[in-house]
Amino acid sequence: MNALAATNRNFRQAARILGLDSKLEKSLLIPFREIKVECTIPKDDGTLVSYIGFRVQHDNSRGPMKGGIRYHPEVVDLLLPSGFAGAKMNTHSYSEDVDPDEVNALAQLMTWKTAVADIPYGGAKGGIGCTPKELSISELERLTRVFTQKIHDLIGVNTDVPAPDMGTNAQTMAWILDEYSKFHGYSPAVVTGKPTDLGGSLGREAATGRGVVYATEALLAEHGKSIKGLTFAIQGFGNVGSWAARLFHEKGGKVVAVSDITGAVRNPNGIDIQALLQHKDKTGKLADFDGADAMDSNDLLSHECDVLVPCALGGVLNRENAGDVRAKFIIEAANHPTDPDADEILSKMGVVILPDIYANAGGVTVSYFEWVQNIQGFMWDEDKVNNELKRYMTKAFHNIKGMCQLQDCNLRMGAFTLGVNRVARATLLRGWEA
Ligand SMILES: NC(=O)C1=CN([C@@H]2O[C@H](COP(=O)(O)OP(=O)(O)OC[C@H]3O[C@@H](n4cnc5c(N)ncnc54)[C@H](O)[C@@H]3O)[C@@H](O)[C@H]2O)C=CC1
Ligand SMILES: O=C(O)CCC(=O)C(=O)O
Repeated sequence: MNALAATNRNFRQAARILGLDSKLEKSLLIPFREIKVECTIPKDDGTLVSYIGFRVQHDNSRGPMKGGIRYHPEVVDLLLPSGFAGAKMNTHSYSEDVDPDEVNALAQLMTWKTAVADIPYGGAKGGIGCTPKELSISELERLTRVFTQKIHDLIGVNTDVPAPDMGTNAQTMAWILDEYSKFHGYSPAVVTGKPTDLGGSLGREAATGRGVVYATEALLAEHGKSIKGLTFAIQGFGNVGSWAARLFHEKGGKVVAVSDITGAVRNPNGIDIQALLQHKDKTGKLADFDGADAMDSNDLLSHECDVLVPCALGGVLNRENAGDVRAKFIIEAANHPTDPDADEILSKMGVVILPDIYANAGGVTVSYFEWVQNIQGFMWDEDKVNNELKRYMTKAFHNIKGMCQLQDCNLRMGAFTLGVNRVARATLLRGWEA
């Protein structure tokens, strides 16, 4: 099932549980605005190449829209609005084999996520269909600047505030900040996840992974367990996966398997994550690491472990492979890693799933702290950021559990009903229901 069908299904189930009026349900589902822009840049060899960029702004009833910018070849499949599938520009633009229904899923998830975290934002997501590893730094900079020129009048401190996601980082945010500021004056709060030298928050880089760990602690405590001594398998070793792995390891968890796009490694006695990070920094890959054996990355999701943590792409757990999962807990650090068919299979197997709109909300929560610091012109120290993050994650977990008890539902529906209810209330209070 594609990302949007899956997200809509979860939303509709939540709307049914909450008894939402059908007009309100429809209005909450339809995105506020979809932006598609063409970005043409000269490559380093002088040839011109065009890319397609998107920003989908889903909802702003609770505050400025918020969400990451993803640079990935499949971003187009995820964000392409219907009607654009026929217009193919060149090999770097998008595939014609696109399901228009994919549009908006990631932006919609941001709306429910910011509401679950109870931060005063709506939801948005964007990206460019490109393969960042195939571009030089100067090509990436040109591409980011052209993208910003095309969308600068539709984003803003109180309108829509981008942040990093797959394939982008603090440097990408610095370029957006600089380009946006040429049009609007110096505006550090227009993006979050930027370098600390430009007003980025201490702790933002680690925040999604750290939030994943706080969320896992809250869940395990409910089951009378703790991270220490449990085994973890982690898919993806980028920003989120590597920070989650590092912090699980620091707290006494045994990370027994890790994969990324380059391959996978395993060690039943636990991988030394600091050593693996150094190896990856030096060689650019996980393979040939002395402290672990190579394994087939296709086996990562079915690896023997207590806790499975998908930290890469969406839709990785589906009806074909869900039955092979051996973990007791799944922590959705990636966005929409589990499709509804897999959800059903896993729940029958007794696997407990901590849903993405809560589990990975640590990133956007610290983005909110960064935005607040920029607006106040006052920097917090890292302990304050991490303590506040823990407070927000723990409170959100208890709010979700409250909904689960009230509605007699699982954690995913607990999170969806919590988020959708908050957005619906704000929408009605603002008088937008008609
Ligand atoms: N960066 C952030 O603050 C947040 C990210 N997320 C989500 O977390 C996930 C990961 O994001 P980041 O870590 O920021 O991206 P990243 O670009 O830093 O890392 C992505 C990782 O996934 C790996 N990967 C890609 N394809 C793979 C495959 N087929 N099998 C195994 N590994 C594969 C890459 O090699 C890389 O290690 C995404 O779903 C993103 O939307 C969610 C909330 C916030
Ligand atoms: O930090 C942010 O604003 C957005 C993070 C994001 O894209 C996500 O939570 O999926």
